Amino acid sequence: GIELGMTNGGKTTLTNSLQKALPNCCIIHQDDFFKPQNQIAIGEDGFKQWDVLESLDMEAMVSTVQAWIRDPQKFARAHGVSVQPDTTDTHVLLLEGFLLYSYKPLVDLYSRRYFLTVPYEECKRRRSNRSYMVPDPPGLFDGHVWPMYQKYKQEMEEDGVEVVHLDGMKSRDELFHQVLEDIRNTLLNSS
Ligand SMILES: Nc1ncnc2c1ncn2[C@@H]1O[C@H](COP(=O)(O)OP(=O)(O)O)[C@@H](O)[C@H]1O
Ligand SMILES: NC(=O)c1ccc[n+]([C@@H]2O[C@H](COP(=O)(O)O)[C@@H](O)[C@H]2O)c1
Ligand SMILES: [Mg+2]
Repeated sequence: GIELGMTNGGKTTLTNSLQKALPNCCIIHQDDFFKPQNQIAIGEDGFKQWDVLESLDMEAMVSTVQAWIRDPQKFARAHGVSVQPDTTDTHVLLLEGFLLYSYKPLVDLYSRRYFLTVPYEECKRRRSNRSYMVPDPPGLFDGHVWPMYQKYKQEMEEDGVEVVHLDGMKSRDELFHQVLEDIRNTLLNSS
């Protein structure tokens, strides 16, 4: 199991390209576990509090991870990942999300943890070009998204969660080759 970092760092882009290059590789996206909009708390700042753990159904995410651990082959087939007959012993799970390392039940399951970051200006620029299912209201980035990111990053550091830092300003291609190489080495060392 693996993965990774901040909003708009390039997590989804990177994991999608890694999946194509790794054997029997499944991805679980944390974004798929957001609670419905009517269950998202509204803060004193007036913003819907999307960027906190309470807005995600993390129990459901853990159950999904456990289903993969129990039977990776079955999980892969159920999720449309074709299982290659000659490599059935190697299975890779990528976990991809912006709040993964703050949730204790998940942290220790990873064999490798990456943290993809870009500077504030770049993050804000990329975010402004995104269209989320629920669009960002004006001021959300500076009022909620960035402060929550800083808070969780600080907690992660205080908890001593060890991560491999990745520079999200590198090209897509460079990141892809760097992490692919690192995962392949991790797989070799664990087999
Ligand atoms: N290495 C990169 N360099 C420049 N832009 C990137 C890079 N990786 C992703 N992007 C762009 O940044 C935006 C956010 O990427 P995405 O993978 O969705 O990030 P995340 O899932 O971390 O929020 C997208 O528009 C994507 O095309
Ligand atoms: N997928 C959704 O239902 C939804 C809704 C509102 C905000 N978001 C945003 O998604 C972000 C996380 O996704 P990325 O890491 O891909 O940017 C969070 O910063 C959150 O504000 C997602
Ligand atoms: Mg994403």
